[in-house]
Amino acid sequence: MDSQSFEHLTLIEHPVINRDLTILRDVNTSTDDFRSALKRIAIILAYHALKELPLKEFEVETPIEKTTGYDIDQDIIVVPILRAGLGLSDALLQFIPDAKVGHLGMYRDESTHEPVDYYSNIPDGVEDALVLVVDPMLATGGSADDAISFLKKEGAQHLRFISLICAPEGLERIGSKHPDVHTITAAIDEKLNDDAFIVPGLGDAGDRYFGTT
Ligand SMILES: O=P(O)(O)OC[C@H]1O[C@H](OP(=O)(O)OP(=O)(O)O)[C@H](O)[C@@H]1O
Ligand SMILES: O=c1cc[nH]c(=O)[nH]1
Ligand SMILES: [Mg+2]
Repeated sequence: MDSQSFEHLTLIEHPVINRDLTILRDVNTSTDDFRSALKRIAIILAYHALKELPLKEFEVETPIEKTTGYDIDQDIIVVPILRAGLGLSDALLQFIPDAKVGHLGMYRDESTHEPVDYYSNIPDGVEDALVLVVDPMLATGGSADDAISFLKKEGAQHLRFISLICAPEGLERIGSKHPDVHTITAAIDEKLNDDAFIVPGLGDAGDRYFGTT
């Protein structure tokens, strides 16, 4: 198992993902186990999201001789959509410790299901950086669409969206409104229910990650 690539989408497949998604979906999983499982999947998603980064060469001296060394030749800005996005962003920072981090705070209105923005703090340099927008849940796609549109208005030109579970409705929305933004995900679920929750999904990712209700 590895991954399947479609036009705007990469679906990552890995036995650890299957096992950990089951832990995340299980309504009886504790907050502690939920966090651990999400962190493990986040590492696999981060590995794939960073696979094609450009490198620059330089000379490095080992204790034996000079040889060619490499550094990542791309500024990176990680943008978690608060709150649940914070469950994915640390994994990216473990691989790219010098990445800048922007924050976008938004919650879905319970009756309209539309995102409500409450915070934004985006670092300088968004125009040239690879901007990795992270949020575990893509349901209607309203939050991701808002976040991506906002970042484009700020000047972002190279964006990727990293998610844990996507609904077909959200993928359709992001694929048609932002065809330049590639999505990396661990699961494509069946549909949305009448409350715009992903089915089968895992419930409210933010609440389960932070132990709120
Ligand atoms: O695709 P959408 O229909 O917009 O739904 C997805 C959004 O809903 C969740 O956030 P939520 O509003 O629950 O906020 P939280 O992370 O603070 O719990 C999730 O983390 C996404 O941001
Ligand atoms: O299923 C869903 C939909 C939106 N937000 C979540 O956290 N879960
Ligand atoms: Mg939530």
